[in-house]
Amino acid sequence: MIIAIDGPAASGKGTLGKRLAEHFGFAHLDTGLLYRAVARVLLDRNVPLEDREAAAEVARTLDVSHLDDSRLRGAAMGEAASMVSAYQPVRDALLAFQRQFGTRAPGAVLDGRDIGTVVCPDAEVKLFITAAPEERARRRHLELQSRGEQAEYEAILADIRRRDERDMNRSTAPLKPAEDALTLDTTHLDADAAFRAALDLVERKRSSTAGR
Ligand SMILES: Nc1ncnc2c1ncn2[C@@H]1O[C@H](COP(=O)(O)OP(=O)(O)OP(=O)(O)O)[C@@H](O)[C@H]1O
Ligand SMILES: Nc1ccn([C@@H]2O[C@H](COP(=O)(O)O)[C@@H](O)[C@H]2O)c(=O)n1
Repeated sequence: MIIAIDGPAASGKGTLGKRLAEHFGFAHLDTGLLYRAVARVLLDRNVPLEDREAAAEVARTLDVSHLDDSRLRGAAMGEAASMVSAYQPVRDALLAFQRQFGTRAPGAVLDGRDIGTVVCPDAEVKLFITAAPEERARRRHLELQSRGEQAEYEAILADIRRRDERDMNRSTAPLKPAEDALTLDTTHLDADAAFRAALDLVERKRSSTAGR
């Protein structure tokens, strides 16, 4: 059983993915971390993010055992990840790992931008999580403040808009809901309410397809 979660930056995909995975006892993969890790290696080696060949080689040889590295967090790495994720060979190189993850028993939750459309097109449940950019920026601002990081609301909002724009308009695996995705707008839902709404969608979808 696979639950695919897609949506724009800071929409709450990861939070929901983690909670749904805990609820069902499934494995969870935040696939954005893979692209962040590729960007991190390039920056560590002082290789320009525009170097597509180098990015692809890093993706092909990526060590996925350090995705919990706190240096992968933050707006700058999100922006860098968004740049390298637009390269088709980078995406190709990361595909097998994600698909393999999706075979984990008893199930897996993957969140990202192209899970329902490209990585796991046959996922039993596909959610597309959205929220207004201003609300997403507000949440991210709070998150950064709680971690004691300097952050300007307007800069965060601009980053979110820029990243959404790039992710939605790239030629390879653009961010968009799969045709059979269930969309959940969490603009006016707190984290608990969003979880209950998402769980309800998952349960309904599972019962409507049970026995097929
Ligand atoms: N419904 C909600 N109401 C309020 N805050 C929320 C809600 N959902 C998530 N958050 C908070 O918003 C921030 C962004 O959430 P999260 O990291 O889950 O988003 P994301 O879509 O996975 O982000 P990214 O695209 O950067 O990976 C976090 O601080 C999280 O705790
Ligand atoms: N399946 C995915 C996941 C992520 N990306 C790109 O990585 C950037 C960072 O992702 P976060 O979820 O950690 O914010 C994101 O802006 C995308 O460009 C992707 O392309 N596909």
